[in-house]
Amino acid sequence: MKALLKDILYKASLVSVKGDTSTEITHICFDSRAVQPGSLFIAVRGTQTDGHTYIEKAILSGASAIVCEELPGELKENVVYVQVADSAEALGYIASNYYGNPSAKLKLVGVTGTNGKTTTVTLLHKLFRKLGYNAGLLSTVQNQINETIIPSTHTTPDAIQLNKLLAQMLQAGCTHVFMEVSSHAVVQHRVTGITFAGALFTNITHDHLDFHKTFDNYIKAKKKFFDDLSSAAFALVNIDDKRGMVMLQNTLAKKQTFALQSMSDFKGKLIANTLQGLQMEIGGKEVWFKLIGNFNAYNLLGVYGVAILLGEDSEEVLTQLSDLYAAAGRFEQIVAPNGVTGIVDYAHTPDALENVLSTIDSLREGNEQVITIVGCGGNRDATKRPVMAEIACKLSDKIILTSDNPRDEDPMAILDQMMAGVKITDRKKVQVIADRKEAIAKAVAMANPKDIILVAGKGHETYQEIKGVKHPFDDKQTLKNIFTMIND
Ligand SMILES: CC(=O)N[C@H]1[C@@H](OP(=O)(O)OP(=O)(O)OC[C@H]2O[C@@H](n3ccc(=O)[nH]c3=O)[C@H](O)[C@@H]2O)O[C@H](CO)[C@@H](O)[C@@H]1O[C@H](C)C(=O)N[C@@H](C)C(=O)N[C@H](CCC(=O)O)C(=O)O
Ligand SMILES: Nc1ncnc2c1ncn2[C@@H]1O[C@H](COP(=O)(O)OP(=O)(O)OP(=O)(O)O)[C@@H](O)[C@H]1O
Ligand SMILES: N[C@H](CCC[C@H](N)C(=O)O)C(=O)O
Ligand SMILES: [Mg+2]
Repeated sequence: MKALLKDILYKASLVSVKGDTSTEITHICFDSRAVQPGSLFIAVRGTQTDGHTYIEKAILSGASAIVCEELPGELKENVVYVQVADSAEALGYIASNYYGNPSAKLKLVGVTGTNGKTTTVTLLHKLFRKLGYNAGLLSTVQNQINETIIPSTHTTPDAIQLNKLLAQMLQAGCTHVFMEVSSHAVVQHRVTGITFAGALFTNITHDHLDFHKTFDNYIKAKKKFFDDLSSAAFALVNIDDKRGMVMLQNTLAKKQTFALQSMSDFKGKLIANTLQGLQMEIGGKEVWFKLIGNFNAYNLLGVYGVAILLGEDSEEVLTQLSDLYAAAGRFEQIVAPNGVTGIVDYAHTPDALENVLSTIDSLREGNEQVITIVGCGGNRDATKRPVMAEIACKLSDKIILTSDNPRDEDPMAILDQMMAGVKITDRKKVQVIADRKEAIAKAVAMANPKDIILVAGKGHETYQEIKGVKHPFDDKQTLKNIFTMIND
């Protein structure tokens, strides 16, 4: 793709320019290792290193223009240098401009919040496909252009990937796109320059304090997403979460609310919650849905609100929505030949774990035991480790603490930090088995017919990341394999 440098700089806040911005650009990137002859290289300061240190390498690889916050000491001839106030922000605008601002030509809805983003966007995508639209999806589990699956590496892609995917969606005739907007994405300007038709806030609870440092910063990151919306957009928030109204404080967008417990524009009322699904009063009707757990009543209500705000017919929406299943790895149930139920769920935050375990507890029929297998990811928020172990103990009869994705950390050190949250009186019901497969096998061996085993934290993931290597690992498959070895 070709573009003139001056055209793609639109909206970036320029400090100085050295060279001719009529230069033609044939490629844009922010990783020096991806530079090609004719590239524009944007030098971004990261968490591990600083893109500015790779400017010379980018030029050696053929970059014809550089966007940076600080000009190098020595400037090369035939290279155009554009100094900007914030490279990551400039990258957002440049990426949008380079791909022809696809977001402005789509009905793009962004979903943010600690939990429920994947569930919400996946339901929205399935719903709009059923309503007959060409639609795109950008999620933690996968990206999709109609039914074509494109693997995803992040919850929210970087600005270049994001605009490239949106442009492909537009080309494929998509009219609607549903995407997750992570707090990292907001802070790192991955969505700067993107035009949203609407935004939805699910909730905010403890997570990612490694990155944001304080809960207040984490709230501010989510709020910025709403502050940046235009007056043509809608902002739909869950006001049963006390931060819901905070999101609306400074937005220009049309303010809309949903809730199960408070007065709101979209009000739902949970009537029944079973292992087969939930019943809710919604849009003036009593409807059964196939999703399980109180928290999914919020997700369904949010989806319903978005669909109505996008102009869809209430009855048609509820009919189609009642037929949909959850996203992969979210409360997926597998029953063993001896009647033990296994549940695989992506709960990797204290709030999610508490919600899932409370749901399981409320669905218990007799004195079945709940056996929880849980770990915490390495290179991620360490403060949630003892809290998650404490919650697992509070709401389970037996607990096996194991590894999630240890990444670069020592699995035993993570487990020690989790153990710090286990009360002395709970110690006897906790075992530590670092090997996840062994942990699952042990839980199955301990379970009696009708007991429930929750395997939490990795949901849809098909790998276990250990020291930079992703080893194949699938909780659901592992559980199934072990179940088939049981004689009933
Ligand atoms: C903490 C974080 O968000 N990191 C993301 C960030 O990387 P970074 O800031 O560490 O980058 P860096 O390695 O310091 O490099 C700085 C710059 O130098 C450049 N560079 C580097 C080396 C080189 O040889 N040449 C070169 O040009 C890099 O391309 C980069 O532009 O920017 C990278 C490019 O976009 C991302 O891939 C990377 O995601 C990492 C892999 C990651 O794990 N991110 C997670 C935490 C994340 O983003 N998660 C959220 C979801 C969270 C949730 O809600 O659950 C997500 O949206 O996925
Ligand atoms: N609305 C909700 N409120 C609280 N917990 C929820 C909600 N929806 C889902 N959960 C729990 O959180 C887990 C993750 O759900 P989901 O994948 O939809 O969230 P997410 O926001 O996309 O997460 P991530 O930030 O990792 O992308 C689920 O497996 C479930 O345990
Ligand atoms: N989007 C989240 C996913 C966490 C999933 C969990 N299995 C882990 O690896 O910690 C993150 O990157 O923090
Ligand atoms: Mg997600």
